[in-house]
Amino acid sequence: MAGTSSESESLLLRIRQLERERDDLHKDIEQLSGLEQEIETLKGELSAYKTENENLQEELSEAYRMKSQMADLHRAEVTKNLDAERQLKFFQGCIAVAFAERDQSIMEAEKAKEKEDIMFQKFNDMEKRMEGLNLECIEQKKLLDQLQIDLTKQREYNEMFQKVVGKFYQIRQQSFPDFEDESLDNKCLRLLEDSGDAWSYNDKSTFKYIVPIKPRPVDPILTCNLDISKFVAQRSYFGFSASTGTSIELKSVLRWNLAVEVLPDGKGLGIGLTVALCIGGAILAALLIGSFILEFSFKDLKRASDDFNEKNKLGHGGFGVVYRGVLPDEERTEIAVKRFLRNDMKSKDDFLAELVIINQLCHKHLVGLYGWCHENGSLLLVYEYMPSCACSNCH
Ligand SMILES: Nc1ncnc2c1ncn2[C@@H]1O[C@H](COP(=O)(O)OP(=O)(O)OP(=O)(O)O)[C@@H](O)[C@H]1O
Repeated sequence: MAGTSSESESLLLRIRQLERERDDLHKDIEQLSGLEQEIETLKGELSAYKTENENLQEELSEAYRMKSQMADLHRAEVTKNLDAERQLKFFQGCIAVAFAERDQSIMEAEKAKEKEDIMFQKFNDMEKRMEGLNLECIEQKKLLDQLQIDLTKQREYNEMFQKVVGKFYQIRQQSFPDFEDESLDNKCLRLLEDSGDAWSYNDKSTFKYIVPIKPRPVDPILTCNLDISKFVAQRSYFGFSASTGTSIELKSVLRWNLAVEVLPDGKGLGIGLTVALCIGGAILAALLIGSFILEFSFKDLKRASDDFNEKNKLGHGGFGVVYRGVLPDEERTEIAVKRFLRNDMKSKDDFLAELVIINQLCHKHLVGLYGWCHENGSLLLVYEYMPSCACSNCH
């Protein structure tokens, strides 16, 4: 009996052990089936992974292909970049040169602008000068025209003068057979050397023209105060006429005098107008008729020039000395007094020539003649004073 219980116990133990093993196996089987499922799942996953792997492989090879394409592109781009860089450097160089050239051009443009400004200024100056010269030209043209007119007049006077000289020379030839036909200059010289005394009633050639006259009486033979304003116009001309019937005679006016108290243009110098000639003949008198030059008294001219003071001396010409003076009129008119140095016949001729010629010429470039004086053996001409007169030919 004891043996049977131990065997049962060992069997029980064995059974229990087997049951435990069975349980363990069950567990293992459960675990196995779980593992199998897991394996199936893993297989599925694996095949999915494979597929995915294949896809990835494809993608990878695509990516490699793309990478190599990108590398190609990159290389091409790098090459391009290098070219571009070279070009950039080249262009940078060009730009630097262009900037330098631009700066140079700007500097040159500024210089050119300065030059242009200077040229413009010069051009303006030149234009102004041209305008001035044009005006001067016009003035000169006018002056020339006036001088042409004066010249024509002068020629006419010359012709007249030649005829007069010729006539006088012819008359004198009757008394002096040695008066041959000469040049005009020589004729003039001979006539000028011909003394005035030779022109007398006793002379063969001049007696026809000269009537012996008694010395001038101290008292006038006829004197009468006449107010001629009732008979003559404000502006009138004066002249002489004489008649001796049918015979022809040369009448010589030795002196005439005219006093006008009111000057027509209101230019009263406080001295009154007196024109008197005591040296020349009728021709000279006729040339002065109608002019408005004044006879000045020596006293007035002496006072005006401060007794011909050396400090008033303006200059010295061929005939005499010129002094500055001031007239005692309201405007304190400034004058230039030319005092003829010699008092011989030649000087008188010069005096009369200047008086007659200047009196006939009226031009803005010629200094105006105010009047004259012949007193105490002095011959004087009175001119308008020219403050800036430095030329020797202002008359
Ligand atoms: N009206 C004037 N106003 C200012 N100065 C004058 C005037 N007239 C003459 N003068 C001055 O006196 C100087 C002498 O003048 P004047 O007329 O006597 O001689 P000229 O003209 O030089 O020569 P010529 O005797 O041959 O006429 C001139 O050079 C000038 O300086």
